Amino acid sequence: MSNVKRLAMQGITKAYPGCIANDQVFLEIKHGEIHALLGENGAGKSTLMKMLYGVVKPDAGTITWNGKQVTISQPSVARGLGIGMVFQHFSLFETLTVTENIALVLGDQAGNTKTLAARIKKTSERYGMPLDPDRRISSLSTGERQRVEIVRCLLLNLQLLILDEPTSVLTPQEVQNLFKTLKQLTSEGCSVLFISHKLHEVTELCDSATILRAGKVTGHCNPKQETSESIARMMVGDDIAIDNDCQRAVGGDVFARINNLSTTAKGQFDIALKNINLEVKRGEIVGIAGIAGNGQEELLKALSGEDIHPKSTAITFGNTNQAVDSLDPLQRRRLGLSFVPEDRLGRGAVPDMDLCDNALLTSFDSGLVKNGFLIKSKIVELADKIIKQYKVKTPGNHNTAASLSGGNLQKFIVGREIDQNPQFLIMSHPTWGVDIGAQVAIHEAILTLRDAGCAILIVSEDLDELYKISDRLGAICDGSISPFLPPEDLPVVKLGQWMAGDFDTESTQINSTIGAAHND
Ligand SMILES: Nc1ncnc2c1ncn2[C@@H]1O[C@H](COP(=O)(O)OP(=O)(O)OP(=O)(O)O)[C@@H](O)[C@H]1O
Repeated sequence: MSNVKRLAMQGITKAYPGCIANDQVFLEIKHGEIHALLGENGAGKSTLMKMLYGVVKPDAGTITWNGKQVTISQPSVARGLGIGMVFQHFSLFETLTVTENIALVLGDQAGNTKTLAARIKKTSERYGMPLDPDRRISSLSTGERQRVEIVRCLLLNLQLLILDEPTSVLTPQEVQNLFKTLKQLTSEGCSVLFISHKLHEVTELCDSATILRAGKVTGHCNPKQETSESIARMMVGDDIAIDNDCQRAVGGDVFARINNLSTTAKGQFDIALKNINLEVKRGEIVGIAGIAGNGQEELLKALSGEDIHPKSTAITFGNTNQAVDSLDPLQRRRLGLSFVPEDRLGRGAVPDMDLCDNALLTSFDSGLVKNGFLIKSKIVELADKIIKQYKVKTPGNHNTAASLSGGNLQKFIVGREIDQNPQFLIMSHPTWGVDIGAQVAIHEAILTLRDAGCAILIVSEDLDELYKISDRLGAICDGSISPFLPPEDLPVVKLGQWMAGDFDTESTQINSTIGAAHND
């Protein structure tokens, strides 16, 4: 690996009202290295990347690219320099093909469609990420969609690839494929900037790391000479717990029952649920694994009341087995339901509303309204309580949801829902984008709620998390649901088969030691 600097960011500063997101940041990346950018939620990682990619303008500081000072005023300038970025949320048009999507971003550089399709095919195969240029995005898995984003960057004479939390949407197999591609890229001289909260991936993959804390660089390290724990300590300091002891529970009475729930797909991209049977007991956590787009959204909508099925009695809550299919979300909340959706900006929170109003959104039944009037002091008290308890980094409760970093908003939404002391808590990706310290705090809160008798259903693509906190674990694939087993009795290979739709009936005879080994 060459020692010549590809990128040097020096004295980079960016302030927002009430906070300095980046304070005199220094970041240096060499040719052909995989460099990790690490830090707690709100440390300033995304802000720094947005400045490098020309989305946000720095207040001060310089960027030197291959030895020359540059001004990156917009993403097209970054792309012109050979800088590509894959965001956490893909920006692809579902109804267009792979080629059409890539052509839209490349603009004049795309050439004619036939030549571009041939380039896509050749490049994707060369980097072990085969893509059919004529496939519509709607028919691709999440992993394949990520390939489209990466291949789009590769077509640009790429010199630096920025990946923001790239593995949170991938299966274990896809993660390994991605790592192979990244190693191939760096062996050819391309540099990679890797943002992740999954520290075992950082120690496996990255050659160097820069650690940010509260907008400032607090250290550098060689992750291969560190452990996940030592890096976590550099990120969060000594005072915060970075692991919890998750005891399994067996649960008591059933709170939520789903009996033979089947639905029809409403739109071209929806999945029909097929004969789903599932029970969630009070005092247990049921985990559902699955690759995005396999019916998770439809199942959660059917349970939360976003989709109402007036004629059905497939879903019941509580001791009296009250059918809830025809009830709206508020009526279901009044029966004890709390819900953390996957989409935090939009469905979990209203971006332009402040944190007080966002706290009120789902909690107004908990004594915050009297005779039709809002009790402002109680709303402020609730918002401040959530901010304090879940260590949400924000200048104050008057700040909008949109101004919070991704992980901090997630903490706020999770805190708001747990605070309602629900009888049935449904969470989609509870710790998505959340740093290690906050993950532990959220898991602790979930376990406390479970031990107090709450029935909890978690849908996630993060297998580590599901193995850690579920009492029973299964998978969803193409609208059908697998059997459920305690994580210790479910080898990860078997769960992977279930995620691919290969359910069997002998699941209870699986050698439990393999499942336990996964957790070691
Ligand atoms: N547009 C904005 N307006 C106001 N404040 C902002 C804005 N964008 C970011 N911030 C603030 O800047 C700080 C850094 O945010 P940033 O998104 O860079 O953090 P991060 O390290 O990427 O966090 P995460 O791991 O949660 O994604 C946070 O305190 C955030 O609230």
